[in-house]
Amino acid sequence: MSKKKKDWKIERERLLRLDREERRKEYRRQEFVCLDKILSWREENKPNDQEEGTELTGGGGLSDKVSLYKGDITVLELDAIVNAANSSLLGGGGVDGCIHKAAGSCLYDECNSLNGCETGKAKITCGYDLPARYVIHTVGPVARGHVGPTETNDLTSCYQSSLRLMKEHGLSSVAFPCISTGIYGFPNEPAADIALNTVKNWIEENPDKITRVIFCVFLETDFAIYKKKMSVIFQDNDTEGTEEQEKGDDTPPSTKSTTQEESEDSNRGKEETGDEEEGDNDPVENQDVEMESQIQEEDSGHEEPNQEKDKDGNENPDKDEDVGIDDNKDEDQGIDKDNDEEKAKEEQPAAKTEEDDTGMSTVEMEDVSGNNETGTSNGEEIKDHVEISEEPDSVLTDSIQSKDTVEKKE
Ligand SMILES: NC(=O)c1ccc[n+]([C@H]2O[C@H](COP(=O)([O-])OP(=O)(O)OC[C@H]3O[C@@H](n4cnc5c(N)ncnc54)[C@H](O)[C@@H]3O)[C@@H](O)[C@H]2O)c1
Repeated sequence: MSKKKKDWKIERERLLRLDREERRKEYRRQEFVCLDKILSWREENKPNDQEEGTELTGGGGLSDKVSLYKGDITVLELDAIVNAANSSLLGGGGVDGCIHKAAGSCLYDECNSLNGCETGKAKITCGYDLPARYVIHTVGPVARGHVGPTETNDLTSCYQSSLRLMKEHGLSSVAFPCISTGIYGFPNEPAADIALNTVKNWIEENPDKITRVIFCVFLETDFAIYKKKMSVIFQDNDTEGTEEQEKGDDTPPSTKSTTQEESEDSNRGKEETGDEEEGDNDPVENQDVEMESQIQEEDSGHEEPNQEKDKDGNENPDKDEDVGIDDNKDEDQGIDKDNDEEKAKEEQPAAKTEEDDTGMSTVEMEDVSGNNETGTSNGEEIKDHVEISEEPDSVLTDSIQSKDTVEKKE
């Protein structure tokens, strides 16, 4: 029997009033990763001889305020996660599809009330069934392998607009996916340079406004790129990157959990949404780079994220059936979602969308570092050492940090 569809306004107001423990009962998926389980960059790179478990008195420097996390952004329990959306804001594939799928149908309904979003700008909504309290939707440039001043400015603006919304809403922990590097075809390296330098500049100007910015990569290629660049850009004097890191050593860092205090949720009860940020387009640097953009497999056609599946036992059975995102609804929105994607698809075979065993559709991007036989989109076996209940587990995460960072609600 179908359950009554919830009114997003009422649901948003209710959810944003809950404290963390109460919210945890509402997460659609049973697994989540809380902030204190995600090591800061400094913690990842502290000298090996430092004793295990010693209190890490992070100097409050840059490298205490950023993290590199490899896995599914929808499991991160943060103040906000950023969605690489399209201008309709009505969902689609890739990380956008995953976020809408995990958040539930109220996210679509609230997005539908926002009248789209321009490239380089950002809008904020409630996170609904996600562990993240909010979702910041930003629209990256459709680069199609070419990076000129416009693409650079627009991508820079995505990060700036998102961070400005964080500040305006008093949020202090956020995760960014690799915006525009999937179907929109922004080359991975220049995109990483823009992401890292824009975030660094912003933290330097707003040191007391942020606890953690997490770069959430999904592909092996991006993990290697970010790790190499972060060891240079976020190098603290007292924790010089080791030689291997400078050479781009890709062995995952230690898996110690942090002793960092879990970030206080300073936003209880806040409920503004729908703010649109003006990008202030001061580019990190204008590059005119023609680079091989990320290789993408033939698009098997955009598939709507699938309905929640009770059988996998992985979803909260009390949650409403997810009303799949109906692309047709966009037509009467008259918003150029299709144009965005058409443009992107003309030049770049869009990613193949595959459904994994959670029924979540993840965008399968050709990972240049090797074939992906495992069905996970980052090409690695799911090695889940998490203590979990007897339900079938389908954790998608493959953190570069501890495998046991994924918690399971009892
Ligand atoms: N790929 C498709 O088939 C498809 C189709 C329609 C729309 N879209 C989406 O793509 C457009 C935006 O392009 P884009 O390149 O900015 O985004 P994208 O195509 O989602 O790729 C951005 C990055 O996110 C990564 N990613 C994918 N899933 C996750 C996840 N669960 N957690 C963390 N990272 C993840 C992905 O590997 C890539 O590095 C939007 O229209 C959006 O709706 C994708």
